[in-house]
Amino acid sequence: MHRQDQRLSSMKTGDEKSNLRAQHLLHNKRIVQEMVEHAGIQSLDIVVDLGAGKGAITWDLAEKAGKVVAIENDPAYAEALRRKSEACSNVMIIERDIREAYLPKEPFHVVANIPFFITTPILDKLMDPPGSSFQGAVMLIQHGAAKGFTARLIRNPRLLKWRMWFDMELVKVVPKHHFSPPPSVDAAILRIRRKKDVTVALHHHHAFEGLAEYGLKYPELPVYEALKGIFTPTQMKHLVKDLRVDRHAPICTLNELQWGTVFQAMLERVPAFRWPKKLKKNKP
Ligand SMILES: C[S@@+](CC[C@H](N)C(=O)[O-])C[C@H]1O[C@@H](n2cnc3c(N)ncnc32)[C@H](O)[C@@H]1O
Repeated sequence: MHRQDQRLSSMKTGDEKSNLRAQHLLHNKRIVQEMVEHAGIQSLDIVVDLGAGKGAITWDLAEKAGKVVAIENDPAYAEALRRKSEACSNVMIIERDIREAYLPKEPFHVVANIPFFITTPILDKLMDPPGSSFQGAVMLIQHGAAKGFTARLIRNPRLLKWRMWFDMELVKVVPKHHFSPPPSVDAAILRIRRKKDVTVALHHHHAFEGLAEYGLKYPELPVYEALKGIFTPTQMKHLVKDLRVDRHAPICTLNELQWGTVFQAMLERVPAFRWPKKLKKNKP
């Protein structure tokens, strides 16, 4: 398995034996303020704090946003948050597992220091399907994961799917000593923003997922080899020209714009019965 894939899948399982809830509380006020600033929260915005802990981020958000939804599954933390929220009419506490919690139906943002071990399920919940009301996020995640999500080469179909509709940017590294207790690795601020211009329409997301899974099954394969089951040799010739790539270039070197071109070519030139189908439920 390639490192990017390992990173994505290892986050599903979690391995923090001594701190099962990943309670690494942020104790640097400046970083909280920076995160809120990066998120550009306005007075009418709905913001969700995923894994609110003792509220290190929650109360700063409450000062800026129209409404804050704080999700936390530790009963003691949730109780303390509830008590404090009695004085804050715009804060709602939800004591629940993030993975099972309902997210707002209205457009919302996320600002959070999330439990690292469920990073992939959280990102999937926010960005899949891409047409949900999620607008963007500023979140602390493991530095290694942030590097993987923002890497130039895209080897993982799930990551490709997220990045077709959302820009992901590593804003800065946050060393582990800013948390207590410190996690085993440094963190980073990851900013996610819904793309203004998309190359694949939202309603095509299932068809795109089929293409992404098929095309990236062997990410190091040359473009022509990886896609030859979809396009005829003539179609492939045109496609490689449109993509402006060497047909021998590994498919993982295609960027989001080029994947948009591949998808468009499939839509226009390939009969639907030949489109690759989504193989498996791609949920964590
Ligand atoms: C990294 S801490 C961040 C706490 C706080 N936001 C801060 O920055 O200080 C992650 C928080 O998520 C909570 N948590 C862990 N797993 C969770 C889950 N599955 N659902 C909801 N909360 C969870 C932990 O109890 C912890 O409070």
